[in-house]
Amino acid sequence: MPQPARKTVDDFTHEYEQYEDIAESLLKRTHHRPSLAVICGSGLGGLADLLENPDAFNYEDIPYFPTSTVHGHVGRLVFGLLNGVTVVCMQGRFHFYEGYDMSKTTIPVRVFKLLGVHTVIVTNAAGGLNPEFKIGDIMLIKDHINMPGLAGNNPLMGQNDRRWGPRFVSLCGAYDRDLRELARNVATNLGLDEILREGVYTMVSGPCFETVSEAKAFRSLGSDCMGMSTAPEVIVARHCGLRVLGISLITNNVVQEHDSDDFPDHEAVLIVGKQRAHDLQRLISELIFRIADEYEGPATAVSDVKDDDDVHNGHNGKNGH
Ligand SMILES: O=P(O)(O)O[C@@H]1C[C@H](O)[C@@H](CO)O1
Ligand code: HPA
Repeated sequence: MPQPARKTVDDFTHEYEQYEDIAESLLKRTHHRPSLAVICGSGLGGLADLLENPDAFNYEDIPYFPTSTVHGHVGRLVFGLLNGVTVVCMQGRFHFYEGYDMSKTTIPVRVFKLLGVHTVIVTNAAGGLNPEFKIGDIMLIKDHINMPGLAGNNPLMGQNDRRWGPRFVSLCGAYDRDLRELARNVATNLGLDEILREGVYTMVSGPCFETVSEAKAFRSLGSDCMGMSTAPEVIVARHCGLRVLGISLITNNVVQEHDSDDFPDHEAVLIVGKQRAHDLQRLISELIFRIADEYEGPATAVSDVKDDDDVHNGHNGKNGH
C-alpha cells in the first residue's frame, strides 16, 4: 500500500488542530511524557546524546516540521531521561534566515505545550559585545532586544488563537527570575561562577554577521551579546504560558573596531560549543533535576518498560502525568 505523503511545513497553516496532529503523532510513537524541553543551539546538541532510553525522531519524519539546514544542527527531536527527568530536546533549531517564517521557526514550542511541557530551556551560541565577557563564558539571558520583531517580524503576527494565549503579551520578566537565581546557585555549586554572566541578548535575523557599526550601535543600546535565534521561541513560549530559562554560550567576540583584522566564523562558533559542551551539559542536567524537584517532587525510579498502559498513563520517570 502506498504511504500517504508526509504533511510538510509548506502545508502548515497554523491551525490549532495541526499542532495537535504533530503532538499526537509524537505521543503515539514515544512513551515519554516530558514536562521540560531544551532547545539546543549551534554546536550544543551533544546534550541530546546524553538522554537515556532515547526515542529520537528526525525532523523529516514529523508532520509539518521544518528541517534543519545549518551545520551544527542535527535535526532531531529526542525524548528521554536526563538526570532521571523526562525531557524532550531539539537537537537543532530552525532559524528565520533558513527561509522559514518566524511563526514556522517556533512550531516546536507550541508542540511542547501540547506535550505537557511547563518549562523550556533555550540555548544559543552568541557573539559577546560586553568587553568583560570572554569566549567560553556562559550568559544567563535576563532580557532580549528583538531586532526582527521590532521591524515587524514577530512570530505572533496574524490572527490570535486564544487557546494559546492573549493577543497582547507582556514580555516583562520573560526570562524567569527564579530560574535565573536557581541557575546561579547551581553554577556556583558546580564551580562555574568564574565563567557565569548575566545580560541582554540581541537577536538579528542573520545570516550575515553584524557589521562593526551595527555591533557598536547594539552595545550602546545595552546589549551584552548577539545571535540569530531565541527571541521568537521565547515570545511564543511566553504567549502560551511556558516558563523560560535562556542561556547563551559566548562563542566569539563581536568585532567592534573598524581596523580590526578579526572576523566571526561559524566553524569557530561550533568549536567553542564543543569545548564548553561538558560544562553546559553539567549545568543543564543539574538544573533540570532541580527544576523537576521543585515543581514535581523527588525523582522516582525509572523504567524503560513500554506497554500500552504506559502510553496512556504516561508512567515514565518522574514527569509522567
Ligand atoms: O542556533 P544558534 O542561535 O545557537 O546559532 C548561532 C546563530 C547562527 O545560527 C550561528 C552563527 O554561527 O550560530
Ligand atoms: N553574531 C551573531 N550571531 C552569532 C554570533 C555573532 O557574533 N556568534 C554566534 N552567533
